[in-house]
Amino acid sequence: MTYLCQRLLGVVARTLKETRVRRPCLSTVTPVWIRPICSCACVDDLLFRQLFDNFTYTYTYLLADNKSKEAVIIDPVIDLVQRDLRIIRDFNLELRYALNTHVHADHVTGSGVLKQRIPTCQSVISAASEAKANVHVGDGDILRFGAFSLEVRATPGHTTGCLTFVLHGCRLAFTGDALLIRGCGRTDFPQGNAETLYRSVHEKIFSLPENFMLYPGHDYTGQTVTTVGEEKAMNRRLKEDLSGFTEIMNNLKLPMPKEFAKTLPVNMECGVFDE
Ligand SMILES: N[C@@H](CCC(=O)N[C@@H](CSS)C(=O)NCC(=O)O)C(=O)O
Ligand SMILES: [Fe+2]
Repeated sequence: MTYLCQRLLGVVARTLKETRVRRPCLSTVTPVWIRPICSCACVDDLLFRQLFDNFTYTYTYLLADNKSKEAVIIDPVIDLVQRDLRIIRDFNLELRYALNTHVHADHVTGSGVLKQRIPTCQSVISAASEAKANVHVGDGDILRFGAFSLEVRATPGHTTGCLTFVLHGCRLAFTGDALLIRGCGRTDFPQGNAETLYRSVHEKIFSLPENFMLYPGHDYTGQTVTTVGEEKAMNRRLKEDLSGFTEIMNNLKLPMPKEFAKTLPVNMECGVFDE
């Protein structure tokens, strides 16, 4: 009898233990890969700077190959070109491309002025945007700087020509306004489309491995970076199904960017009217 009781207690204890282990903890979220950017050789050679515009909450990214000194800049802001030029000069970089994730509606791109100031620099935007630039790219294209390659992914929905740039070896992606941290670009501009954006994010960004670091075009809440896993688990808009997402996006009721009417036409001309 004692033996049977002990066996029974053992089974109950084991079951409780297993239940405790298996039961999901409410405060647990999908684990975030916190090791620094990458374990491949390239990380030592990558110079990476995240720069911020306090006025429009825009992130600009400078990426360079430390060995060859070739560099690209993503989403430069015209008012901060002097800052960017100083950093480029300080590191003795050769700027190859000034990339635009899209035709911005809230600030003027610095890519037109940068290419005027730096002869090696070519401005880049998507062909789908129909905006002026030296180089027009589309889904699947590759942009090289030194030993590094950025894959171009078309992620329309916020605008028709929105792009995401992926630096595979270093597990980084630059999402522009397609995906913001715990949010996404608005879809109420003339070229916006909630369904298109939903498919873009799920097919072109959430299809990356969960440990990819995602760097957005803006942040209005003081956050700097996220991951694919984090956004899949915690992005309240994009965790919804398509109809839930569309419902949210159609009811954001955001005020139009202050400079909307002025910025769009000049950004269609690469940020400078007198090219
Ligand atoms: N209040 C700002 C404009 C904020 C805004 O509309 N941001 C855009 C990205 S810049 S085109 C956006 O898509 N926001 C989405 C969101 O959920 O915030 C201003 O006055 O400039
Ligand atoms: Fe935008």
